[in-house]
Amino acid sequence: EAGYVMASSNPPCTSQIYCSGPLLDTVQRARLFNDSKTFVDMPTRRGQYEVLSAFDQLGTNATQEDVANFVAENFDSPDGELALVEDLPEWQADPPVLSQIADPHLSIWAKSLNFIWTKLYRISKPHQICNECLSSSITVQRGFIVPGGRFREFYYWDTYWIVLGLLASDLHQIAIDMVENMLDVVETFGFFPNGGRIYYLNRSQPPMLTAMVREVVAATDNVALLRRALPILEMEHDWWMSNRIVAPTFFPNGTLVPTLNATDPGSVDSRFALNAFVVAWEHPRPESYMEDVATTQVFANDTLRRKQAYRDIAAGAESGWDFSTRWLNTTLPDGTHNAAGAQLTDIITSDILPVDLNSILYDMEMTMANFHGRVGTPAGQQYFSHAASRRAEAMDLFLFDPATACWNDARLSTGEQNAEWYPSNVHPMWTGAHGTLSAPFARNGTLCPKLLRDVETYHTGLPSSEVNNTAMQWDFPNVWAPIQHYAVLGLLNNGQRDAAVKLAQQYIDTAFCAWEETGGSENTRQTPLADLRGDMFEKFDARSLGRHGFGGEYKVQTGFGWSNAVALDLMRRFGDELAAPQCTEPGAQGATNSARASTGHATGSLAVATAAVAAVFMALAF
Ligand SMILES: OC[C@H]1O[C@H](O[C@H]2O[C@H](CO)[C@@H](O)[C@H](O)[C@H]2O)[C@H](O)[C@@H](O)[C@@H]1O
Repeated sequence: EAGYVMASSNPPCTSQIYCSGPLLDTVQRARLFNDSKTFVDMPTRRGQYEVLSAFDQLGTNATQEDVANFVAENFDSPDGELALVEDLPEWQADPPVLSQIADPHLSIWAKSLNFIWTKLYRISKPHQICNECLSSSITVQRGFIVPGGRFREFYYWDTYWIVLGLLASDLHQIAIDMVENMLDVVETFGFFPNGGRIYYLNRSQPPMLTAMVREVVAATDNVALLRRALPILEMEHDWWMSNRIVAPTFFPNGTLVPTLNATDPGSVDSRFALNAFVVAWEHPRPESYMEDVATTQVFANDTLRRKQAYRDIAAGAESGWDFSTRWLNTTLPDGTHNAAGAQLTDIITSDILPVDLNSILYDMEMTMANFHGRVGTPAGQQYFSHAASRRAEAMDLFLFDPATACWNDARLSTGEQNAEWYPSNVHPMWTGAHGTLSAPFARNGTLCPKLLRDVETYHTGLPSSEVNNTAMQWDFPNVWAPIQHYAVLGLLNNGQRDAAVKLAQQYIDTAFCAWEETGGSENTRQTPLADLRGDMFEKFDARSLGRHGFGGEYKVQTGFGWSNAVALDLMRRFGDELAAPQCTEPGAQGATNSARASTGHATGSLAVATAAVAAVFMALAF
């Protein structure tokens, strides 16, 4: 890829080391590290121009060993600029939430999850080796929680769930600090990037900052924070409305969407405008450089297609669902669909109108209307409340399917809705984004029945899709904590409390058993905190109790910010109803709500669990 000539791309940053250019290209192509992200997280050991001059001296025929020596001489290990600080403000070994958890085994587990915050807390620190040294880290003034493992920096949408987890642990100050940091970042850049690295500065992630402010203000009554936040949140809203706004060409029935001016196909009627993940970047992602080079190899002789693939890959990363068949063109030449047969080279993210993004923006608009009401600015209140209603109507027009009583992503260019089922479709049940078409279903509690079906089918949490064997981490069988959480809240909002608690229990079952199987069971109330063991995974497997997920561009990570947070928040909400599962006795696999005191669990081995899931799945297929 002689692709470091920028042309129409919007580079994440101007760094010739971390964002684009021959140095990055040469080092990443030398494949010195298993994970492309390692190099771009390494601070320099010298000033920028010394590093660039040393690189120039390598010449054009440098061997892999030459490049390795260059990196060793000029770069420090990743993490060099982030300090791990174990004495967190307000942290207590036994936060009040523990006493809200009826089951003693769950309570010990919650104590151990609360301890994990001390391992994930970071502060930015000045360069250690020289004043002119550089790093890709975005510096913030206050402490923050990272997801863990290779994710050494803060992440945008992860932080929403992390904030809920911190509030569950009574770590109010860190939750406030993280929100204040994020407001600073939006003030500086005009939007919030994917994560805390300069190489993420040309894309965002699902915009949850307004919801974070709402949760933190509700828990702390910090009205000053709300007042500070409001104009900054408006800045972020403007960014989404000017940089990520799209207008579908067709309605789902194939009729043309009218434009404002019939003779100008580009004149968008704002009634039909919605948002999509779209990134102007026609080069490999710096942190997944060789993965992207490999993906686009098939387009070696098709520059336009290759550039579009890079854009759609970056847009897929912006969605937070990187990657999934949600973002692929699954249409076969004969017009039929085959999601399982599609590959990452079929990526078309910018042609997809996503349910979750629009539902989150609806929530942002409703929340900002509410904030304006609180601070006494009725014009703002009216503006955002109108924006939210308009969006809900447009979502109904393009994304709601009365036949299945649920929303689906749709293709912008054809209007066609995605026939595959993804739990992201239930997002409006959580945020309440109903227009006139969907409202009757909401009133009679029959929205998105496939969600209930999945709660009955899978016993260890909802998988991200039904599409198997894609090796993409946001497809079957991976179970992600944020999906479980918003589905639980969506069920609650839709009057389905029993199913909500059941799903919460399923997530607790699998996360608890994973922890127990990785040494957590040895923890007791007497275990010194520093000796606590047991892992929390980034994702799980819908086919097997306590098994971690897999696939994607990197090894499964532990830590893990949002997984801890969702467990803690669910225990806070349903602490007297949840029970610790039986993980090790035969019969525990796949069992739902398999409390230790109870007997007669449903299934045994992984094979049995998998077969059972597959059978129910076939029987219930809509
Ligand atoms: O390096 C590959 C990708 O890694 C991140 O995505 C995944 O981890 C994030 C942190 O937990 C999470 O927010 C995201 O949903 C995951 O898919 C990163 O966000 C991507 O931009 C990056 O390309």
